[in-house]
Amino acid sequence: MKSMTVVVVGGGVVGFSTAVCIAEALPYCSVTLIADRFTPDTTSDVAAGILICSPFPDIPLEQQQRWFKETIDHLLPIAQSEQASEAGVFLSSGWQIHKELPADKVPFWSAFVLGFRIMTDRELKRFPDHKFGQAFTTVKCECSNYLPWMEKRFRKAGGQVVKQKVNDLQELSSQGYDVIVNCSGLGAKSLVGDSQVYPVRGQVLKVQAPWLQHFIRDGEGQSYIYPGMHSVTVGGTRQVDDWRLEVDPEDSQDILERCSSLEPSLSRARVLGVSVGLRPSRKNVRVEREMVLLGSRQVPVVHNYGHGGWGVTLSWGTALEALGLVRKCLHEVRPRARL
Ligand SMILES: Cc1cc2nc3c(=O)[nH]c(=O)nc-3n(C[C@H](O)[C@H](O)[C@H](O)COP(=O)(O)OP(=O)(O)OC[C@H]3O[C@@H](n4cnc5c(N)ncnc54)[C@H](O)[C@@H]3O)c2cc1C
Ligand SMILES: O=C([O-])CC(=O)C(=O)O
Repeated sequence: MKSMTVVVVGGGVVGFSTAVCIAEALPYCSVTLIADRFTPDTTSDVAAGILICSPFPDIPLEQQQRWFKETIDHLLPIAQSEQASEAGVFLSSGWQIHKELPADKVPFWSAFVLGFRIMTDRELKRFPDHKFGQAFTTVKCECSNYLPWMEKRFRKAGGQVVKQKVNDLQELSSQGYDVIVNCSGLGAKSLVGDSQVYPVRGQVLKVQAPWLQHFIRDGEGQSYIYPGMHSVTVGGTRQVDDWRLEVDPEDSQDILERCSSLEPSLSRARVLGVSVGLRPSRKNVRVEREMVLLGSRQVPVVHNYGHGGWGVTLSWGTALEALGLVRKCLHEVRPRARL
């Protein structure tokens, strides 16, 4: 008998990771995931899905290191298992190159990727405009495969999935859920009235270039080339407060020029498609709980949104953090429950 009920709003990589974490760890809970968009129509589907990130300014670095480590430690065994291709998770090796010496020659996540090292002068020769580089192997998690795989895993753990827009948290409170978990990404702007969330538009192309085996990421990710399972993702753009979801042909042209200057053979690659996503950006990702008065009830709400360009990278780590907060809420709602 499931004695408690949790609802997770959000069908992207953050929502499914959080829902799976809760459903698998708390078998006494009935977990429902509600979203108005699912794969292939989420921002997560547009992500290249490479595990790399920059730090949020006001969150302790140790906590961000833990989120990165927990995510890569969760994905590495999947990448090395027979489930890898169904889940869309695999290892990816390559280079992050810089025209100027970066502030952090060794990024905060360097110990968690595999084989991190500074590039040699010999390796840098093929990038004559760049004077410094880092070589490593990380994980690439392609959400168009990963999300359906996670949904299966969620249903196997007893989870239920509902396609519906939530206009107000009050709607969920009146359905009697014990805890509400908000993984609505950019949707949090209207769902919980968070004016700190804003879009950072990203456009990427998928091209056919099976000869490319290594990723190349320029500087802080202005331009990148990520070989994937079926195609190579080339990008990108970072247009702040730009809500346009339609493809901009000038952006495509600019991306192809920038990426071809890093890898000249790309000018011969066939373009298979172009997509646009709006990163759910926020100065600091929000992973916290609060009590919200909904009608006559004080309802515990756990927030997990605002991952910007790093939602895949931090997905499992922040989901585990949210799980810890859900546990605390449930203890307060039903102190004697076996959790
Ligand atoms: C071009 C591009 C490249 C990227 N590359 C990478 C990368 O290589 N690595 C990386 O880590 N990240 C990358 N990102 C960032 C990544 O895509 C995001 O951080 C991540 O997808 C955020 O996941 P999410 O689940 O929070 O949001 P989303 O995927 O946007 O999901 C939000 C969900 O909430 C639902 N929702 C919202 N409001 C409501 C509501 N009111 N009612 C019901 N449902 C609601 C939506 O329907 C959706 O299901 C990239 C992004 C872009 C645009
Ligand atoms: O920066 C990258 O390499 C890819 C990414 O996360 C993004 O475009 O948001």
